[in-house]
Amino acid sequence: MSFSQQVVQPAVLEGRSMVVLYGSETGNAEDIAVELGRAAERLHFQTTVDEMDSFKLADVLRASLVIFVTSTTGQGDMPKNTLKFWKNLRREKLNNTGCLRSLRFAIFGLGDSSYLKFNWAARKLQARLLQLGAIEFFRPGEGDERHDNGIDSIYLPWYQELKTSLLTNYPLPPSISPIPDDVQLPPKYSLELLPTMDMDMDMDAEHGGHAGAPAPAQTEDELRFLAARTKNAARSHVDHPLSAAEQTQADWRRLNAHFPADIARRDESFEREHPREFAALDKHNILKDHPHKYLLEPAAPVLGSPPADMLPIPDTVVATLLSHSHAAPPDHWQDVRHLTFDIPLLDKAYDEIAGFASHLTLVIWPKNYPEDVNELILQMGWEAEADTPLRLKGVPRGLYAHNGVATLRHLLTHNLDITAVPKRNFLRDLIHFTQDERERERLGELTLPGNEQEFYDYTCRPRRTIIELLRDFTGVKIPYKRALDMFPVIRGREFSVCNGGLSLKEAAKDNNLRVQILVALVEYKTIIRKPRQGLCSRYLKHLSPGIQLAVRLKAASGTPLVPNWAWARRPLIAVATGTGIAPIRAIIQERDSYKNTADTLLFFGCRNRSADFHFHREWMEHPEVKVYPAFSRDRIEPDPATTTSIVPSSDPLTVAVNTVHPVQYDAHRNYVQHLIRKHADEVGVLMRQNPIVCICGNAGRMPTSVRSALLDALVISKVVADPEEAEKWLANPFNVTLWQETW
Ligand SMILES: Cc1cc2nc3c(=O)[nH]c(=O)nc-3n(C[C@H](O)[C@H](O)[C@H](O)COP(=O)(O)O)c2cc1C
Repeated sequence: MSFSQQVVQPAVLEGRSMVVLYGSETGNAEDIAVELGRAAERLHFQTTVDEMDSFKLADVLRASLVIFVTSTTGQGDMPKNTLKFWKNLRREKLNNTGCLRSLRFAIFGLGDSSYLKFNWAARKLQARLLQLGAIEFFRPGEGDERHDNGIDSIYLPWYQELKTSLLTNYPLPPSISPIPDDVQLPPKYSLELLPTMDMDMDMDAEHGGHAGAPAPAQTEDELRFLAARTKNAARSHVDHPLSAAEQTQADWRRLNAHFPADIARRDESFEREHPREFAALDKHNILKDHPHKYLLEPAAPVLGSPPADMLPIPDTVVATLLSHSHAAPPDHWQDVRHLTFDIPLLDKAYDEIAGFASHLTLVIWPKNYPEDVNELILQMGWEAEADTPLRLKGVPRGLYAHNGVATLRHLLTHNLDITAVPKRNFLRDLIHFTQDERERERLGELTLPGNEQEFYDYTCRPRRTIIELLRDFTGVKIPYKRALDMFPVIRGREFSVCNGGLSLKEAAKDNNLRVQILVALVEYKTIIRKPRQGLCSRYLKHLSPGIQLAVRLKAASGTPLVPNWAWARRPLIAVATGTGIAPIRAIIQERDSYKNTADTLLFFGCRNRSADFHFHREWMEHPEVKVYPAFSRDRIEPDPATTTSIVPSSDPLTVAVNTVHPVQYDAHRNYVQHLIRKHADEVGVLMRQNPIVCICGNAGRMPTSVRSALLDALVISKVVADPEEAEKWLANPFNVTLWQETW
């Protein structure tokens, strides 16, 4: 066994335990928590990594050290999977008790400095822990998505320093040293091949597939019983044992269905030269008895679209895709799709959801394409195990399988994100699975502290996927049993619902919601010649009307803009770019269902009037909505002269509407921030009426530019005297409700 294949268990040392608790909406904080957990294990801490809500306060106190990792969501809000824990922590009766005196903690926050409440979740959590007597054993860190290398710019130095500090302040006994990075830790999850087994039972669940709570895992006894029963059942079903020739034919047929690319290579001469290779494909004897009986997905084509069967994901409902259309012309730089679903809801859920109608989120779980899955199976040499049922013993959070049984192919298709951009940990772990010295060296270089730039240039910048990376490192053979440890889980992708009000209730059946989403497919070119495509984009792109998906419909995270008549009577200043118009359209439609709705000023930024001015025809149906579109790639119309002094009206709104201010365009491009300044007086009129201000769309520089334009507008329109006052004015929730959703 070579050095790198060694597996070393962390030592069990009295009083040396670490809990890493995360709060995460889309998985960034979770990834960091997992990395911190591994680092702690290498320092021989008994380590647990989990989401905050799965821990009780009392349990947290049992650990010697606790690290909190949390992102901020909504408008300075805690992520959903921390709310229970946070509520407990904020109980009034804990005040002045010093109940967390024994807690030693560190905290790392993930945020985006373009939001007004940067890293507020981590700051609030830290403040409360300190207030209750907890002691920080290491300085807090605040990652910022806006930095050049994103969160890593702050996180990586923090992580290195933390490890040094842990070793210094919590030294190991002299006989024990940290587990080096080039030695493997034991796997967290295990996959066990099941003996020949009657998969009919599981297939029923698989294909009848309807969403709901996952079935409880079976006990060892149940498993043994199941294995014995199915073995007998399997024998009894073979009415006519096949001859050797027939058997070979049957094997070929099955293999052809599952490994067409492989079969093409394995011609007769190959078989003659490598007789054992072929047998190895069936080494678990699954095919012998009754081949088709044991296929988990007998009807699923290996090439083509991902199979339609659904995972048992909690809190999902079965949505039917009603329509799928293009929302931009074919020659536009971006492929934008408009999808409409019919979603049945139970009475209670319908009422709850309808109450959040203006900012709902639809969560969709994408799947991998069979051809990619097949490529990976062949590359890793998993042909023998790929279609054999496996018992999953312990699974990563967010992985759903029927009855805790699945084949490797099924996991790779439905659960494991093999086209994700690989994380540093993935590359680091690969070192253990290649015997090629040059590959080991290269992987080592890419993951060396200080070589971050090289790592980004190889992975993030070109958006290289895991599969592509493995094509570069052909010597890598990951043992199939490590699949759950190695590959990230496919997470549900969230989309802002783009309709609201009556339009949600257009479905033919009672208690069905008609939900629409507007999706810009993530497709771009990088230095890798093949155009890049996000997993979900690729999945959604080929969905045809009629298909059913397990989806979750939920209120967008964070402080909601609770729709009611009072909300509808406050003016709305909405600023959206691209598909950021989705939640704004939902809000406008929702407001329309109230009487005497106040005015809306919509600043919408896109490239061309003729290509991506989404929903422009609809705005005419809303007389209270005034739209100022900014087309960044169309010719800028000459500005009329500044007219303030010659408007013959004393009505402030009329004066404001007729007043335009000269604009300094950047590089002759017209953006929303220019229009806000140009129409500053109109903005000012609404600003004086306690408006709701929504900023939605691309993260990048847009939110900061828009905010600074709003500050200018406050000064230009004389709502405040100077920029400093404007800052304070805009941050005061009594003046304005600020709501941002940028990504
Ligand atoms: C809808 C939304 C709202 C956000 N609100 C804030 C915020 O108020 N303050 C902040 O600092 N960051 C905010 N962020 C940035 C996230 O904290 C950041 O992207 C983080 O990396 C997400 O980590 P997660 O995947 O673990 O949730 C927001 C991001 C999104 C998508």
